[in-house]
Amino acid sequence: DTGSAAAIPVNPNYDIAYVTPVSIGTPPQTLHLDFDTGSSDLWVFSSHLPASQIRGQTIYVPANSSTAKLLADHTWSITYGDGSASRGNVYVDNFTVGGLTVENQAVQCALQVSTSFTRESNIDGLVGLGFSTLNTVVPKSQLTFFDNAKPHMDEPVFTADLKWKSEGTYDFGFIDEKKYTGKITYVPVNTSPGYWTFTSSGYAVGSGNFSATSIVGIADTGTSLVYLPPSILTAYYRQVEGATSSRTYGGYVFPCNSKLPSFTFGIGEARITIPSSYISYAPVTAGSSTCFGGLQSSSSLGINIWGDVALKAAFVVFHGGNPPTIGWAKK
Ligand SMILES: CC[C@H](C)[C@H](NC(=O)C[C@H](O)[C@H](CC1CCCCC1)NC(=O)CCNC(=O)[C@H](Cc1ccccc1)NC(=O)N1CCC(N)CC1)C(=O)NCc1cnc(C)nc1N
Repeated sequence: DTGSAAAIPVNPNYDIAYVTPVSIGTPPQTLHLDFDTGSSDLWVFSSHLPASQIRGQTIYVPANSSTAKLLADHTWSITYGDGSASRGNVYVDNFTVGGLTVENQAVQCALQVSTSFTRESNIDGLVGLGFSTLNTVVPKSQLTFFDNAKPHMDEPVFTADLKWKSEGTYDFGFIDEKKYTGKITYVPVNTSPGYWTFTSSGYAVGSGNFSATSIVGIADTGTSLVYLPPSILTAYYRQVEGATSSRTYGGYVFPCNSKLPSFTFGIGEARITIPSSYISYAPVTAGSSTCFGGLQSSSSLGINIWGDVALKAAFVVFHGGNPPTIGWAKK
C-alpha cells in the first residue's frame, strides 16, 4: 500500500506548522493534524473536551463512529518542548491518510489541552511519527501510524516534502522521484532517544567555506525553526547587520530589511542550502520592522533540532528499515 497527503501551512504568512487532512472512523470524520516526527502520540481534539478549550478546531466524536472501540483503562499525558501539553483517554479506530488505511489505530482523545493548543484553531491534533518508544499511553504504550502501516507498505518509508509558504506533501510507502533532484544521501539514525536523530557533517554561512564539524540533531517536522549550537549562531548572525540576541523576544532578532546570508548544512558529502528568505522568519509582532530569525540557539534545549525551516529546503526520506536511516536530497 501507499498513501500521499497534503502538508498545508497553518498560517498563510509564516510556516509555524503544517497540517494534513486525515479520516478517522465510520463514517469517516476528517480532521487536520500536525504530522510530528518529534513525538509519537496520535491525539485529537475530541467530544470529551470542555467547550471552553475548543476554539474552531474540528473534534473527533468516537460515539459517532461504528468502528471506534474504547481501550479501557488506558490514558495518556504529553508535554512538548514549548511547554504545551495535553492528556486524555484512548480509542482504536480506522485511520486513513491519503488513501492508506490502518485499522485499529490507537487514537488518543484529548480530555484536556493547554491554552497554546486551544489558541491554534487550525490544528485538530497531532500524528506522532517518532519512534513508538516515545508513546505516552499507559499501562500499555501504543504504536504510531507508521509502525502500524509499515507491514502493509510497498516500502517501509515516509517522505516529507514541506514547502515555504505553500502546500507540500507527506508520502507513505514510496519515494516519488519527481519530488527531488540529484541523489538522496542516507545517513544512520540513532533510535535510542526516540527521535529521528542523525549527525550532520558541518555547515557554511552564505558563500563562506564549509566548516566540517559533527552536529548531532533531530529531524523534527513538529518544530518550526532550526536550533543549533551557539558557536554556529554567532558565525551566522555576525554577518547580519543589526542582529542581536534579544532577551525580550528570546532569540536572535534583526531589522527586517537586513540582508541575510543563506545557511548550508552537510549530510555526508552532500550539502543542503537553506535560502535566506526562509531564515527571515517573521516580524517579532505583527507589523514590526524587527524580525525573528529562523536559526536560533539550542543551548537551552540540550538538543539540536532541524525543524521546518531546514526540512522545507530538502526532500527528506524517513526510512523505517532495519536499522532506520534518514535520507536528504535537494529539490
Ligand atoms: C513524549 C514527548 C515528546 C517526545 C516531546 N516532543 C517535542 O516536544 C517535540 C515536538 O516536535 C513538538 C511538537 C509541537 C508541539 C506544540 C504543537 C505543535 C507541535 N515540538 C516542540 O515542542 C518544539 C517547540 N515548539 C515549536 O517549535 C512551536 C510549534 C508550534 C507550531 C504551531 C502552533 C504551536 C506550536 N512553534 C512555536 O512555538 N512558534 C511560535 C514562535 C515562533 N517564533 C516560531 C513558531 C518532547 O520531547 N517532550 C519532552 C519535553 C517536555 N517538556 C519540555 C519543556 N521540553 C521537552 N523536550
